[in-house]
Amino acid sequence: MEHIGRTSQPDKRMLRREFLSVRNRLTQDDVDATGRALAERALELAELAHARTVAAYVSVGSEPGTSALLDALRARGVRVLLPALLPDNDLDWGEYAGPGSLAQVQHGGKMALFEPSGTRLGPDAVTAADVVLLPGLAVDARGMRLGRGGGSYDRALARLERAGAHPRLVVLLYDTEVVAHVPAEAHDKPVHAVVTPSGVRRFPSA
Ligand SMILES: Nc1nc2c(c(=O)[nH]1)N(C=O)[C@@H](CNc1ccc(C(=O)N[C@@H](CCC(=O)O)C(=O)O)cc1)CN2
Ligand SMILES: Nc1ncnc2c1ncn2[C@@H]1O[C@H](COP(=O)(O)OP(=O)(O)OP(=O)(O)O)[C@@H](O)[C@H]1O
Repeated sequence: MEHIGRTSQPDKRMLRREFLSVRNRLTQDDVDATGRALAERALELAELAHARTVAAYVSVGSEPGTSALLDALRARGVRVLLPALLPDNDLDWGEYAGPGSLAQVQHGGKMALFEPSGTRLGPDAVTAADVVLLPGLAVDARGMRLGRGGGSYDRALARLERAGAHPRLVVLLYDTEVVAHVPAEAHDKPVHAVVTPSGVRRFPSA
């Protein structure tokens, strides 16, 4: 398995670089406008309308903005869980209690993240989520997601499966990041839907 993972890694790495270079050309205005449109579209999702607990994340840099969405969910009374990166790239979780409850954390050479500063609930807390909103760099027609390369969400998704939890999996992207095909490995799991500024697209697994 390790061997299979290694051989397809160069494809993924090159693709990640390409998608990131497109994102890096966006202005702060682009990112903010995307975030507002994304929040509007996501809030139309039936899955989110019924969710009591949503696992999300705080966007950084040129990622499509999530702060409008986080605040709208919280205003609806949804319990929003946010990830905190552990040293082995696994994810711990904490509750979102508003913009003031976030702490900026620099994890070594990785990107700086905003993480919940309150009580840590443990990696299994994600199994309580009705919907998981995932970051990514691209998604294909099967719903296979190209992630950041840390394997953090691969681990969280494996944990959900082990627990017999079946939340809806929704990736948040720019329109240009919905593509025909991304390379997938045995451990990759398809998502049910993608939300972009122009709308929601559902995948065969949905
Ligand atoms: N805003 C946000 N929060 C998030 C993620 C994310 O993608 N975006 N994560 C998503 O999993 C988790 C954190 N996991 C991370 C894993 C790796 C790197 C990172 O910096 N990776 C290197 C490249 C690694 C490689 O290619 O080997 C990099 O991006 O430069 C950052 C976060 C949870 N929180
Ligand atoms: N369930 C798992 N447990 C431990 N390691 C895993 C698991 N799934 C994947 N990995 C490892 O994580 C690394 C990154 O995998 P991959 O390139 O698919 O990341 P990604 O899907 O882009 O990232 P992310 O899941 O953070 O969005 C690989 O080395 C892979 O072997």
